[in-house]
Amino acid sequence: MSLASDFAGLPTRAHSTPPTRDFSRYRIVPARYPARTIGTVFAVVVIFAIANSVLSNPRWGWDVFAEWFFSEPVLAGLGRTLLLTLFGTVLGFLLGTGLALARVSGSPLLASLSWAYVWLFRSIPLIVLLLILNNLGYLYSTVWLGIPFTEITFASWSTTQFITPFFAAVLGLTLHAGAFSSEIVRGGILSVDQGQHEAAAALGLPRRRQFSRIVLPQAMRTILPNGFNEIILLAKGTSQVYILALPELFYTIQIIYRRNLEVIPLLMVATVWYLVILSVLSFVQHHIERYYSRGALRNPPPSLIGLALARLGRSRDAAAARRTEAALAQAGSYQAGSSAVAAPSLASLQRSGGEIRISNVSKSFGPLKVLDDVSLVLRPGSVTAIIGQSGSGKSTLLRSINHLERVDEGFIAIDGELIGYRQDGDTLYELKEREILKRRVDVGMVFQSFNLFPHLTAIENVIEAPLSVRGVSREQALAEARELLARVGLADKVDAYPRQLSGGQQQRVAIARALALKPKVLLFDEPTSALDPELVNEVLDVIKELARSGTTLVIVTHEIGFAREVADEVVFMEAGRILEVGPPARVFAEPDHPRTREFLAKVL
Ligand SMILES: Nc1ncnc2c1ncn2[C@@H]1O[C@H](COP(=O)(O)OP(=O)(O)OP(=O)(O)O)[C@@H](O)[C@H]1O
Repeated sequence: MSLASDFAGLPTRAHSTPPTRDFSRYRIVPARYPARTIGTVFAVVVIFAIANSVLSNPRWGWDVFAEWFFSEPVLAGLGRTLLLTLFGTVLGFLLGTGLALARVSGSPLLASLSWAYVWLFRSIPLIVLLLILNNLGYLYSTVWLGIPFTEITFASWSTTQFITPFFAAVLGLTLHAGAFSSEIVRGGILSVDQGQHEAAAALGLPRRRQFSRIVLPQAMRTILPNGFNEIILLAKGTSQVYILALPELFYTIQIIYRRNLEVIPLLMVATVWYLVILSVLSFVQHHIERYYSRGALRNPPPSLIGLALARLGRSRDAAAARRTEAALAQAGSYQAGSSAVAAPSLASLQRSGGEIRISNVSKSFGPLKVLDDVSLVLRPGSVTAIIGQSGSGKSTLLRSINHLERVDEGFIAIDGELIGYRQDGDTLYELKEREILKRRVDVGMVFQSFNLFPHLTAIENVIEAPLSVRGVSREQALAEARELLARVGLADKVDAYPRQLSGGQQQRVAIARALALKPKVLLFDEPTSALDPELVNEVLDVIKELARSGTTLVIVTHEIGFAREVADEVVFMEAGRILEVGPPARVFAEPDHPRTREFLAKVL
């Protein structure tokens, strides 16, 4: 029997067990960040000092500022600045994308041409480039359209008439932005995982579709921050076209202050307009980045509006603490005597050796309640298999155990230490991220998709955490890692990179990596579902060996045969609830719950 004796005699529905202890006396204190508070106070003082100095000094000339801010010439100059930024951005990025594609193309000549372009135009200062373009008439008196190396000409113009200051400005900004954006786009393309290129190719997608539909949208996450930096530089760089006597914002301002000698107020007019442009660009950037982060993150960041609303209310941390407090208080309202079966209590959490206690845990994603009042006790050294339909909340429960998912209500404890809290008497202090990371060391996790670090070899993957988290010496870490890799049958693959390993081998490296921290608890999230049947056994054999090692194992799995063989206890989940808990011999042979029977009938 692997569940604690608290649960003895509880055949099913372990989640609905009422606690017998009064938890309502526990007070939850949200995590405090003194450095953050000091930083905020410092920022307020700085902002106040600047505002005070700017508003109280009459020499800033705010009346002159107000007179000119919306004046016609300034707005006309602003319009030209915006137009130049727009043309420079669109044309520059089109040119840059073409250059980046040429650079990664299979043609060495095209790639060299692209490299040479970038080398040349990144070297020339924008102001010099603008002057060269403005004087192009000296080099070529006419511009013509025709077939090169023949006498055929369709049209021709005088260069000085053709290249107006505005045209020279657009051309200069485009050529300049093209060189920089080419490198930004190339960096984005290189950041996309090789597997994605291969998957797109394997599906037989045409090259253009592979790029536009698969590679570029993923590359955008890398391109956007740098790309917007470039656009912002370009917007400010338009001020350099004053050299062409083109009355954009800055040149217009210069003309005005040379006449009225109100230099500072007019420079402030330009500064505030540039600030407005940059603020709008930052806002747009945030939204485009959010759009392209779809699917990249399990929990995408909230929108600016959502963030502002959250800030208006209490912080997320405080809100979560409040919810848990409410859960504890609610749990406390179930008084002793309501049931003969005791659920986990805070007092009884003071045990050791990898015991996991889950009490009244609930978790929602938006309106979807993924975990619904789940309670469970797993004794130290036990092996528990969590089974159930896809989407029943198995992975979420597993991820909650090492705090990768934060629960909305209830609590989880490992060896008496609450996940996410430190207990001091009747007070629960919410842990900071740093402390949560420290506690995670005791809980290893093996992911469905391995999640090995692709740029590190197998042994480097394994030694990373012992070196930086446990602080062991490099020699010791290497020796232990070699031993672990040998234990999972990979003695000959220590120096291989993850991509040079088969799926089963990668998963075994992932297991060795998790074991390297000597965790008390090891969580497996469908460790074999990404593997082909032959490789499945490789990994299952390693887990079977681990099951005898005394580490508490929790395995979310669809491998019913494996669960039957290796698990001490099987937990069946459905729609975020635990419907049945028991030894595999009983659950698989005579399930109590009709839904378990129905599920097993389909999978066995
Ligand atoms: N970050 C998230 N945002 C929104 N919904 C989520 C998120 N993570 C999980 N879900 C939803 O929660 C439910 C439970 O997901 P979970 O991954 O825990 O299921 P599971 O039982 O492990 O399924 P499977 O066996 O298919 O892996 C699913 O409906 C899923 O769509």
